[in-house]
Amino acid sequence: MGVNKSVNKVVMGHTPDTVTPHKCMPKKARAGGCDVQATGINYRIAVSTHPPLKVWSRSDDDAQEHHHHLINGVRHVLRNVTCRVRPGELLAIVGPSGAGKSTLLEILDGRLSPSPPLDLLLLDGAAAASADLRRVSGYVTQRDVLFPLLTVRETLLFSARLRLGATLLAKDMDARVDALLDDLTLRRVAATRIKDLSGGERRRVSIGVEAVHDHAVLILDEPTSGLDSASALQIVGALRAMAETRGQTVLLSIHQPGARIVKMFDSVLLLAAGSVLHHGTADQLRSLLADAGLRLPPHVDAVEFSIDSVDALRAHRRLISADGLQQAPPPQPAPASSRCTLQQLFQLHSKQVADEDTPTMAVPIHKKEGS
Ligand SMILES: Nc1ncnc2c1ncn2[C@@H]1O[C@H](COP(=O)(O)OP(=O)(O)OP(=O)(O)O)[C@@H](O)[C@H]1O
Repeated sequence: MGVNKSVNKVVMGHTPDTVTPHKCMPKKARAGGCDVQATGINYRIAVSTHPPLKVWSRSDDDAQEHHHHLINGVRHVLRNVTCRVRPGELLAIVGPSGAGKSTLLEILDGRLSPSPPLDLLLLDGAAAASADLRRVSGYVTQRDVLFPLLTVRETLLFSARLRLGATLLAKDMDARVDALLDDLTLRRVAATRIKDLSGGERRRVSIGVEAVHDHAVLILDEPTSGLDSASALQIVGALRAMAETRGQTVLLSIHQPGARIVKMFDSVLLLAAGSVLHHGTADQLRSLLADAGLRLPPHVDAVEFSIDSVDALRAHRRLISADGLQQAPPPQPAPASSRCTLQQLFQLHSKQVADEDTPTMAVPIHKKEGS
């Protein structure tokens, strides 16, 4: 088995006519966010079409059906995905389970090394390496990996010291942690140990662990999963505030966001079976539903309804494609990556949780060094 993941082009900033080499800026020197634009992101997995053991094999009918979803034993997890998010904006990646949301975020963060190597990367309008994108982004995984006996403030200070210790004065570090405690509404529990926090508070600390580094881009894989709607609202509200006050670019994946949460998104990317069905505002999504002849039931949010209606939207898109409106560029190579996130460092030290990023298939997916 093997994996073939390719990103045709990742653009941060406007796309210039001529591509100039990007002078990689250190993360700490960056202010605000990045205009992130990625086009032609593909992710393919080579899979065995023959189950290894007869006892677990499908019936003949099932096996035939299975073959129809594979082209020459290759599974397309992402197909020519294009997305864009500007500084100070919050982009929500939504879609049914298995649509490819986490895979897309991992590719954007460089946690999964594209193979063949990256063809073109632009950062703020200039050509950049994949590492440049990773250098300006922070990634918050679905699982909280924190030291249970540290307090909230100690956790944020530890995270700040670990990466910024040599470059930031102690009082500046304190000020940064204080600001973050306010942004994430954690001031009340600043002296509470991690083990005594609620699930929502723990999630916000996990976000703080990455956010304390003032990344230009913050990528979060389902930051609200497993939380009640009030906690989910509080988390997206905190991210919204951070995007507005700090100008950071925020990308997150989310399951069934409620109407109040959807209002905080600047744009929504609807994925289904690895393809983009919509990329724009929630209002534009409403128009798309209407164009597809889908009537939004009263009191149902357009995003939630569209996630449940992906089959109808796909059929609608096929009709449009048949009119020759879409022609995606061919996939291009991408380079190997090497970086370990702070959360992974926590993971190594605390030995609490198994590495959730381990591929589920016996395939040679290249990860950041140390992941
Ligand atoms: N290494 C891999 N080996 C086999 N299948 C994979 C691998 N990585 C991803 N997939 C498959 O690709 C599809 C997309 O996975 P992904 O985790 O990105 O979906 P998702 O939209 O985030 O799902 P969920 O909402 O359930 O978390 C899934 O069907 C998954 O099983």
